[in-house]
Amino acid sequence: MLDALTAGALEDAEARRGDLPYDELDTVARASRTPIDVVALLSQPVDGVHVIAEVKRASPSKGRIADIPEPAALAAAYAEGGASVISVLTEGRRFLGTLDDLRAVRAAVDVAVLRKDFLSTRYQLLEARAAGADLVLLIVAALDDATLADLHGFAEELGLSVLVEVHDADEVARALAVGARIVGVNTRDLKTFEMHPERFTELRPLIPAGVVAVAESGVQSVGDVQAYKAAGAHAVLVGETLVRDGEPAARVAAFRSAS
Ligand SMILES: O=P(O)(O)OC[C@@H](O)[C@@H](O)c1c[nH]c2ccccc12
Repeated sequence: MLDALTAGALEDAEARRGDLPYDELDTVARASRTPIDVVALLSQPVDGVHVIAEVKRASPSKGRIADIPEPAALAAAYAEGGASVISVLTEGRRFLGTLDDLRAVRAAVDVAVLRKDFLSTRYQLLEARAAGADLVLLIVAALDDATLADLHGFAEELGLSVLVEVHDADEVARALAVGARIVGVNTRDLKTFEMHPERFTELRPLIPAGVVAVAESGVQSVGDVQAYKAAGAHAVLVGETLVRDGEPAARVAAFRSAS
């Protein structure tokens, strides 16, 4: 499934490339607004924990979760609740997101924005910067070491921060080997969709001081956030719980102040 998602995202980007060639996009991207330094942002101490709040309509494991006709309105609610970063899923086939969602969110809020997608080329990183992202996702399990190193370096050259996603100890080592400064432990295995809530606590000791640690997926309650904070998370990434049940601003605020 991970390979299929990555291949699909690449195919869609190749289609867009027909309209906007690499060199033109490169010029547009580098001339667009300077991204926020998300490493510095998430390194700042807070009373509770930094919240990365996700705009998520659907997923391969759950199908459709929420309609979200106006991502900008949801993003504004997340910002009002105190989210440090807004994650926007731009994958179209299974998550039903678009780059236009990211552009709309960027225009609506001043907080940092993450392009959440299955990225595997420099072109897609340029798209992220041009659309107004500050942070991009690179999934270690989806990339070979050479590609991971190339994309990580290129993103940083563009001024983008990088959330490097891992799910086991070997992937933590691969992330650190390319100089990852933000490591996200996805407690959902993207190959099987099984949840492993204990995975963050197990892997946290492998993430050195000075590197930002993010706990991703499956967060449902303030208690879950407190547990991740106690285990050493600088930030938690929350999707479904925020989009499904209404009151997104209040929920973000409650998670944000969990301690
Ligand atoms: O909806 P949840 O269980 O709160 O999960 C959010 C986020 O962690 C999840 O959407 C995610 C984590 N890593 C990803 C990689 C690609 C797509 C999606 C994801």
